[in-house]
Amino acid sequence: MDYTLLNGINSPADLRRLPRTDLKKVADELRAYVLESVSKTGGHLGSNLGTVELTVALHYVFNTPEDRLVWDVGHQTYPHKVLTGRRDRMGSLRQLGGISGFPRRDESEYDTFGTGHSSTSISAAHGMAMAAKIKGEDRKAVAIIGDGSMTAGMAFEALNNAGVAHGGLMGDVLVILNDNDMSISPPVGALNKYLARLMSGSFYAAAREGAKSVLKNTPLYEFARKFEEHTKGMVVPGTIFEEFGFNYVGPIDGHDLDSLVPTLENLRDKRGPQFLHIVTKKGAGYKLAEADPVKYHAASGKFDPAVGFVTPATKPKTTFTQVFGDWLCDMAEADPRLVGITPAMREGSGMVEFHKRFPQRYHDVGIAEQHSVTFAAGLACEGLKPVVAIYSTFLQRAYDQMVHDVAIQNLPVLFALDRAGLVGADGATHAGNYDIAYTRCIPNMAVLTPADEDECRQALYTGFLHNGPVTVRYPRGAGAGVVPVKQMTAQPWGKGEVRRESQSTGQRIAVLAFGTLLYPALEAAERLDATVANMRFVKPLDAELVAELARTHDALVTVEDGCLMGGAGSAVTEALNAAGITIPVLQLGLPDEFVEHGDPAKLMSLCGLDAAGIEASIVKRFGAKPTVVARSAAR
Ligand SMILES: Cc1ncc(C[n+]2csc(CCOP(=O)(O)OP(=O)(O)O)c2C)c(N)n1
Ligand SMILES: CC(=O)[C@@H](O)[C@H](O)COP(=O)(O)O
Ligand SMILES: [Mg+2]
Repeated sequence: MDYTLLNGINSPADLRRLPRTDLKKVADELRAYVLESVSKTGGHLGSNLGTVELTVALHYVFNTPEDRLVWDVGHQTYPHKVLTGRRDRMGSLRQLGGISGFPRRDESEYDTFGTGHSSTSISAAHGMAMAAKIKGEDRKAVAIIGDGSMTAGMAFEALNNAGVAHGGLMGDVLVILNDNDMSISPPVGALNKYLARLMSGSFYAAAREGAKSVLKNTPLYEFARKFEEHTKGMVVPGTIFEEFGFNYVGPIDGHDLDSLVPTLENLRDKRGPQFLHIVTKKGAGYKLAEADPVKYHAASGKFDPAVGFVTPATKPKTTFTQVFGDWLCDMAEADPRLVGITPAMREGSGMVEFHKRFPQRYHDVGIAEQHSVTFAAGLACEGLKPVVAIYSTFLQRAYDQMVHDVAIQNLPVLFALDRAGLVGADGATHAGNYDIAYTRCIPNMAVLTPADEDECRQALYTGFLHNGPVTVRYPRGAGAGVVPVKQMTAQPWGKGEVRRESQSTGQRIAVLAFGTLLYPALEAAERLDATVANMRFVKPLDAELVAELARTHDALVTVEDGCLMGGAGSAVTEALNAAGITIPVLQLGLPDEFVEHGDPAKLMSLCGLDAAGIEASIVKRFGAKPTVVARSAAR
């Protein structure tokens, strides 16, 4: 594919200088470029291919960046990034120092709002629209939100607010619903059925057919007028969006520039809240992705577009996600009370098999994390045992529900937190850095940090047996490769274990490891001849073990793949203080800053949380051969 037109577009202004009749070729080149680029770097695919025409039309019609575009989730913004001066940087996508996979205000003025978590775009765009009104600036704010992202309550909170005037001021916000009838998994919920009815109605079919007949070969100057007449004549079904105060237009074909451009031009010039419903195909233009939009939601790495995603020749290591999925099925087999819940992350959370085998106990509630937690609380009130499978970062959205609906009532809800710690390519918006700190401070909540795949299985079982709220956290990807034992055994509640005893006759250091950092800690300890404890629980913490280690060592070190502030290390120092024990404690964990996207191992090394980093920190704090420190009388 030649990129003749694309290579001449270094900003939307360049695009807007092209004749309207060139836009189709721009879109074709853009689609080919995005596919070629993602095939080299990996990253999100289906959503990007599905928004090529929309992106071209938006930057052609609106005066970006003065007119604001807010992309919901932002995983569909690679075409936007190519058209806004980052074409030649796409090779660095999601790599350390490279461009982000999501819009970032600090990356480009065209990225008007940082996204990554879904369903925030309407709120942000409404804010921008109202700001323009308050400041007397004439600009549009456009939110582009997918049908999956529309299932989150926050989207409707925003519609409810944006659809009415405030102090006589009405924001000029345009919401574009990009309806491809897909989330990551097939879509769920009543809204999806409602949108399907809108699309199946006679209006959309007639609009599509009519547009082709009325508008083909229409001279440009008559174009918009005829299209307006054509669609105005249609009986558009009353929609929920109009009930929220929006002028609803659509559904229209989101791949047809002959529909998109004049419609956007019309809507650009209208005042007040506007709502455009477009219909697209996830993966459009790439047959393999069109045929399997779930599989082609994202590419984990390089692939040959001619062949598509292939199963690697060597069997990849078992991931924590797979360990969870296997455990969930085994536990469901053993206990009919188990109900599995996911907020729209069936594949990512490893629940495909569970869905197949236990369809009546499987609930994908859509992108509705808050609802997923309180739904689980309701189930637990009735004696069932809900397991909420959720990414650490996405659980942040349901914090009040964890406290108010689950913990205060001390309900037996098990939170299986995947993607705990740094996640790598998705960067700061998706990092699960805070869950130890934000869960351990909740009364009644237990927090388990398994060190490897077998411990993960056993910790899930241990947590499931507990009659109260429990969080079990584990990282993205594979661990130390400890094959899970089929037999499920309850771990001693609140107890850790010593994995390595220092033989040093001089300075004795004890490293208290939480989670998968046990293994780099063991590696560092070999070189330092330090003791290593696998703590297993942040809460209840094994305070006896902490005190014993303090009594028999001269310094303690805590390591965790979570934020330092309020993390497991803080729990250890709190326990020492409570016991009146004074001993030097070095706490190692994630820093008080957002860690950018990149290779996870590299990022952990940069944070000093690989074996070399742990060793270096210990040597730096306590010396090469640490000298004996003053022992406190209280031991
Ligand atoms: C709060 C939150 N929950 C879950 C996700 C994970 N996620 C990313 S994209 C996506 C599906 C979005 O569907 P849709 O908005 O229709 O966009 P499409 O992928 O179809 O283009 C989900 C669930 C997220 N980014 N944010
Ligand atoms: C855009 C989004 O939020 C999801 O697609 C997310 O990127 C999935 O993350 P994993 O690749 O870790 O499942
Ligand atoms: Mg969708």
